[in-house]
Amino acid sequence: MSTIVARMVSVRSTIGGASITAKGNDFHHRIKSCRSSSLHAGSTKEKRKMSGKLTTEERAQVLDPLLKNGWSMVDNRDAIYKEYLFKNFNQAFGFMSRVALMAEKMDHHPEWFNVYNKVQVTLASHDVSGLSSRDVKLATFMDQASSGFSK
Ligand SMILES: C[C@H](O)[C@H](O)[C@H]1CNC2=NC(N)=NC(=O)C2=N1
Repeated sequence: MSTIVARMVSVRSTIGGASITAKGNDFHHRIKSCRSSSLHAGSTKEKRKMSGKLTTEERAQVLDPLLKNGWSMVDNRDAIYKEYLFKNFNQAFGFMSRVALMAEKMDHHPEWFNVYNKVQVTLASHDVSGLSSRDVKLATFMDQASSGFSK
């Protein structure tokens, strides 16, 4: 048992510690370069870098379903817009709270306006000055979330 524990500690210190052997260093470097390659998107930051402006082909595939479901293109801007109407303020704000938690998790936030039972939403990716897959993901989430609140 004590042998196993000792081995685990020594492997750990080889990877994460300061006294890294040539072999260990190379391994560490490869792990690092793999994590920052486009094949690996573990963190929110890495995912963000991969999600550039939607191409024409992607738009036909992923935007059309949203445009058929109440979303519209904003005039003179690469962004989408939708107005949600709920039964009352509680339902509207419940919806907004649910979306807010997801927006924070994604580090991707809507432009929105609320009066009583109305929530007007504009989605765009500010870092690419236009639409990215993050907007499609958030729009799809909003549509699903809205079905859980009274109209
Ligand atoms: C620093 C932080 O990651 C950025 O400002 C995030 C926050 N939320 C965001 N939301 C949207 N819609 N677009 C962004 O580019 C964006 N960037």
